[in-house]
Amino acid sequence: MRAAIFRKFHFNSAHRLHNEQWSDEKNKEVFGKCNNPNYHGHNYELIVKITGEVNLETGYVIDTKILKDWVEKDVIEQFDHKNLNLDTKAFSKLNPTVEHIAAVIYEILQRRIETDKKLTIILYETERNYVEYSGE
Ligand SMILES: Nc1nc2c(c(=O)[nH]1)N=C([C@H](O)[C@H](O)COP(=O)(O)OP(=O)(O)OP(=O)(O)O)CN2
Ligand SMILES: [Zn+2]
Repeated sequence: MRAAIFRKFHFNSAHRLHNEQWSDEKNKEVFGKCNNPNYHGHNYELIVKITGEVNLETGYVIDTKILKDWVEKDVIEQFDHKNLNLDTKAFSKLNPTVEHIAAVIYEILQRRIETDKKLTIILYETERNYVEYSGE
């Protein structure tokens, strides 16, 4: 039997969308208010989805307690209450769009997940803007 198990997390971060290769005018035109030089914040809602076989003995795809500890240690501690552009290595050169943040989180967690399981990251930047990323 296969199943997908989901666990939700939450972090708050500041960011600025900006492409260093472009002029200030072009950045303002493309990214609008998200290019504000003084940054702005979001309440990110992170959903980690793991798909795989349900273990016959435990009834688990993965123990959510173990998953929670990994995500809190490797992701939440790194990003919560941080300025993504200024405080994190991951986004010192990479534009912190919700697509890129999801991909970075995927790469961090993928190292922990056994190869017979599939990891999917769903990340809400606002109540209406969200992304899904599965490493493809
Ligand atoms: N493809 C993407 N588009 C946008 C991203 C992104 O990461 N990927 N990010 C932004 C801004 O950072 C921000 O998320 C947008 O905020 P806002 O437009 O205020 O979003 P709302 O859902 O609150 O907008 P409403 O107009 O109130 O519905 C922009 N685009
Ligand atoms: Zn934003």
